[in-house]
Amino acid sequence: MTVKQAPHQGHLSRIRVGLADRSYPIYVGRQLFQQLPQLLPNLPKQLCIVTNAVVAAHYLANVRDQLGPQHDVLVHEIADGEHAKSLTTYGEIMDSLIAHSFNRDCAIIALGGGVVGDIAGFVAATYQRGVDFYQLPTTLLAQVDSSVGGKTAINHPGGKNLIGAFYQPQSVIISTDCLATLEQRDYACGLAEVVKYGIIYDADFFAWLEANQQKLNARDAQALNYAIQRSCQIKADIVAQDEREQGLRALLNLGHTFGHAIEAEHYATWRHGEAVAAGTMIAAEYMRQQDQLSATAVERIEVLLQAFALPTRAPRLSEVQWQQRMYRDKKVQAGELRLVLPTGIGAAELRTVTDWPSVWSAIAAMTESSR
Ligand SMILES: NC(=O)c1ccc[n+]([C@@H]2O[C@H](COP(=O)([O-])OP(=O)(O)OC[C@H]3O[C@@H](n4cnc5c(N)ncnc54)[C@H](O)[C@@H]3O)[C@@H](O)[C@H]2O)c1
Ligand SMILES: O=C(O)C(=O)C[C@@H](O)[C@H](O)[C@H](O)COP(=O)(O)O
Ligand SMILES: [Zn+2]
Repeated sequence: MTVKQAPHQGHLSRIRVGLADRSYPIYVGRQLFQQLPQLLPNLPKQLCIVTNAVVAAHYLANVRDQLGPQHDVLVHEIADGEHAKSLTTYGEIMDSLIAHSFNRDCAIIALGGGVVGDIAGFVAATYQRGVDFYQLPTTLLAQVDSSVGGKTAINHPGGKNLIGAFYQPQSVIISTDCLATLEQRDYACGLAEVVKYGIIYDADFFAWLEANQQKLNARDAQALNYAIQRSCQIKADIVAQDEREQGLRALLNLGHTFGHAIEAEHYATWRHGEAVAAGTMIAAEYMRQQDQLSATAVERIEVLLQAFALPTRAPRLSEVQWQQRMYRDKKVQAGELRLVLPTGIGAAELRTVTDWPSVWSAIAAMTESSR
C-alpha cells in the first residue's frame, strides 16, 4: 500500500487491485470529493451520475461542482432501498442514457451505497457493451466491500443478484467523511462485512476488531480508516487471485447463502449486512455441530456481531422456503449446495454439502426464539 500526502487533507492511501490491464486504484481518505479533478483527471465529456435522493441531498452538489462545467452531466436518481435494484430501474437508467444520446465514450459514476453501486455497475457493464465506470461509495458497506471487485447485479423476484456481470471500475474513491451522515443501522451493516474479512482471512484483524469495537461504534476516524483500508486490501488480494469466483473468492460469500435467502423473503425488513450477520452465525453453528469449529470461536463471532448491534438469529422461514432460496444460490453446482464454512477464526473453506438435515439443524438452532 502506498501512502501519499495530500496537502491540507491528511493522508490519502492508495490500494491497488491488481488485474493486469484492468487494474485500478482504491483511494481512501477524508474529503476526497474535493479532490476529484486530481483523482480522476481523464474523465470523458459525457458523465452519468447514478445516485438516490438521500445521498444526493448530502453530496451531489459538491461532486457536480468538482467535476466542473466542461462535462455534460446527467444525474439519474433511483429510488432508495433494495427494491430499486431491479430490472425496472435498470431499464429506466438505460432509457435515460439513450434519450440523452450518451455515446460509448461516456462514463457512469455511482454515488451511493451498495444498491446504487451494483445497479450502476451493471448499467456500465452493458450500456453499448460496456462503458467506463467509477465508484464513489458513501455507505460503510460500499466502502469496505461492494465498490471493490467488480461484482455488479440487479435482483430478480426469484433471488438476489441473479442478473449481473463481473465488471471492474476504473477507480474507487472512498471519502470516509461521508460516513458521518449514515444512519446507525446502515453503519452496522457495513461492520458485518468487515467482521467477515476477519473470519475468513485474517485472525489478527478479527482480534483487532474485538479490541477496537468501542472505537468503531463511536466512528473513531482513525479506527475506521484502518478498518476500511484493511478490508479493501483483503478484498483486493482475493479478487486479484480469483476475479471470477472459481474458488478463493467464494470465501467472500460467508453467510450469504443463508443471508440472501433471508433478504429475498424479507427485503422490506432485513438489510443485507443484517442478513449476512445472521447467516454467518448459521455457517458457524453448522461447523460447531460437525465438531469442526470450537464453541469458543462461535461465541467470539457472536459476541463481536452483537457488539456491533447486528442480529445473530435468523427470522422464521419454512424449511421449503430455505431450501428453495438456497438452492438458487450462484455457488450451487450440479444441483448441489456449496457453502462457505469457517474452519477457525481467520480461515474458511468452500465445501459441497449434501446432508440437508445437518444444514437444517444449524438453521433451526440459529433461528429467532429457538433458544
Ligand atoms: N457488489 C458487491 O460485491 C456487493 C458486496 C456487498 C453488498 N452488495 C450489495 O449492496 C447492497 C447493500 O448496500 P448498502 O448496505 O450500502 O445499502 P444501500 O445502498 O441501500 O444504502 C443504505 C442506506 O443508506 C443511505 N445512504 C447511502 N449513503 C449515505 C450517506 N453517506 N449518508 C446517509 N445515508 C446514506 C441509502 O440511501 C440507503 O437508504 C445490497 O444490494 C447488496 O447485495 C454488493
Ligand atoms: O465480492 C464478492 O465476491 C462477494 O461475494 C461480496 C459479497 O459481500 C456481496 O454481497 C456479493 O454481492 C454477493 O455476491 P453473490 O455472487 O452471492 O450475488
Ligand atoms: Zn455481502
